Amino acid sequence: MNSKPAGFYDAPEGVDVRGRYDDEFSEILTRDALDFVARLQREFREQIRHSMDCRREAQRRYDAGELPGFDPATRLIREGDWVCAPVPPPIANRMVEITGPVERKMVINALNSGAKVFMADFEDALSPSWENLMRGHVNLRDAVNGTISFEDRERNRVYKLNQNTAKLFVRPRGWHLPEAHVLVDGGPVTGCLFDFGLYFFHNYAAFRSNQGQGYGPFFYLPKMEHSREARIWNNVFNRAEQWAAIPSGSIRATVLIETLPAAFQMNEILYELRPHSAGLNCGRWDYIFSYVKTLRAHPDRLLPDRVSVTMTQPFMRSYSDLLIFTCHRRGVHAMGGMAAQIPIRGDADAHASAVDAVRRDKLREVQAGHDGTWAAHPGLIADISKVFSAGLSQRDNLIGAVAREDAAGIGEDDLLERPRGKRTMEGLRLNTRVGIQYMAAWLAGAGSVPLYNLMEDAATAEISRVQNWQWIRYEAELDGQAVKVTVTPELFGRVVEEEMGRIEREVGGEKFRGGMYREACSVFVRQCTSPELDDFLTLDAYNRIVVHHPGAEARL
Ligand SMILES: CC(=O)SCCNC(=O)CCNC(=O)[C@H](O)C(C)(C)COP(=O)(O)OP(=O)(O)OC[C@H]1O[C@@H](n2cnc3c(N)ncnc32)[C@H](O)[C@@H]1OP(=O)(O)O
Ligand SMILES: O=CC(=O)O
Ligand SMILES: [Mg+2]
Repeated sequence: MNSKPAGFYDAPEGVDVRGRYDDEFSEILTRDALDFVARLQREFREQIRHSMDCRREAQRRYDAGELPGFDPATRLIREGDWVCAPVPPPIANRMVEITGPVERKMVINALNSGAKVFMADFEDALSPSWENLMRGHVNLRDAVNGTISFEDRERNRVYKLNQNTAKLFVRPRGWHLPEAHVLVDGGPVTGCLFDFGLYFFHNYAAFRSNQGQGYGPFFYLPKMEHSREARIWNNVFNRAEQWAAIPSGSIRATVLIETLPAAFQMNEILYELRPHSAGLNCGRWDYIFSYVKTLRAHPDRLLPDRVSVTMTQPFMRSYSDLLIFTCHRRGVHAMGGMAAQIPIRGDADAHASAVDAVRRDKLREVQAGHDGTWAAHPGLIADISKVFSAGLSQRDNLIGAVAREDAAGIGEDDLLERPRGKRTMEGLRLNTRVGIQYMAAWLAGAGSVPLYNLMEDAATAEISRVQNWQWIRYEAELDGQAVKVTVTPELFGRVVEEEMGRIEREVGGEKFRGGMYREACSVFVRQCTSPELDDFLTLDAYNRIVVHHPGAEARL
């Protein structure tokens, strides 16, 4: 019997839902689903807390001058001959994967895009407001059930799923992000356990029969720094499989190697997840961010302009080559990353050169031995598929075909090699312009946006933020100036003022005044100039999008 009063969620003992009530959301936030999430939270919260403490401890060592490296204690894992569980047939071919936020129309477009996989994102591409998260869960449930549709009244267009759709992977948030709208025993539930738990609870059965051919569901796991974090995920998966009474190893997950410490832990991460692994992915944008963050106390490691930190920088190439070698040795996919270019309307030449840049990036990836790659936009799928299917030449993947033994010797120095390039005033300006506009979009509810013809999301914006912080902190000298110019708080202050003026001119006065630009500017400037580098742009900003109902104190 349901005894909940109208307009309130039916929460089990110890669970307090503070997000806005909505009848549709209550189909997701059922008592049983909340109970499942709460069980995960209670079982794993201490391990998560310990892992976050270990991250801070490792960072203290890097701040004291140490560099990340391979762990001598796990040498036997790196040298051993083990492999991961065999690749499930439905995801043998992952040549092109589209990614995007869990927004209704985009979910349909992504599933219909012709990509092999759609990674539905609760992380970099989503601003995790209550509304976005809960609508995202409704959308994914309808997508897995095959009933999702969307009506665009203005354009008189109805969106429905095609006969053949991409396989769905879901990326929950990173371990560091809390979900402040749901408390378990008085504390916020861990964001990723909330995302994973609700999605798994509602979709595992339908997914396995509609999409997974008896396997699944499938996940992407972001922003890990150590194999102990992968071990927690493996245990979460075991627990979920036991609860659902599905075979062990049903759930599969691809881990993004997108932090500098994790690059030294690829084997260990795969080892921990070996019954559940679906390989690794080069999360290049967060990786660049993490390079700066991890080495924030090392003034000899200043990044050049963001635009010149590409995959052809030796440290980035080494990381991708080592990932391919490691994955193929362990029998799993080595996925490539995201080129930031997107189709450009109204300028044929610029469009052609953007598509060409994507093609070159993908050609480099498949020639290096990546089994598949990411696309940011449906308009790029055909071009990317062409490059990858030529590179795979009739095979589903390159796992057994390309060993990359030549990468076996990639060492600590290779992974840490200093990026080369110029630091310019335009780099500082662009970081500032992009960082503020991205933050304004995020605060207003959009986690991925086109800016200056590139895709921007939380990971790319992080680079802008930490690079500014690093240049200010160490008074970086700018190249190409007639007189010596160093980046000081005063110079940055002037740049912010001028770039805010430019943003206002570019977006127009009305949009500027109606938008979140000033608030975004204050968040961004504080973070770029604070004496201690904030761990994540989105952690502090999250407090600004938490809305408790009815009327409770919103800050964490
Ligand atoms: C660093 C990382 O983590 S990368 C992974 C996380 N980041 C992402 O996933 C970003 C994914 N990409 C996007 O969000 C979008 O492509 C953006 C925001 C960059 C650009 O989006 P838009 O401005 O809407 O592009 P545009 O106007 O060209 O879109 C044309 C159509 O394609 C759709 N579309 C664009 N990108 C996507 C996508 N990734 N998935 C599904 N549909 C998409 C639009 O919804 C639109 O559909 P419609 O014609 O039916 O209305
Ligand atoms: O998540 C992907 C990245 O590049 O960051
Ligand atoms: Mg990322």
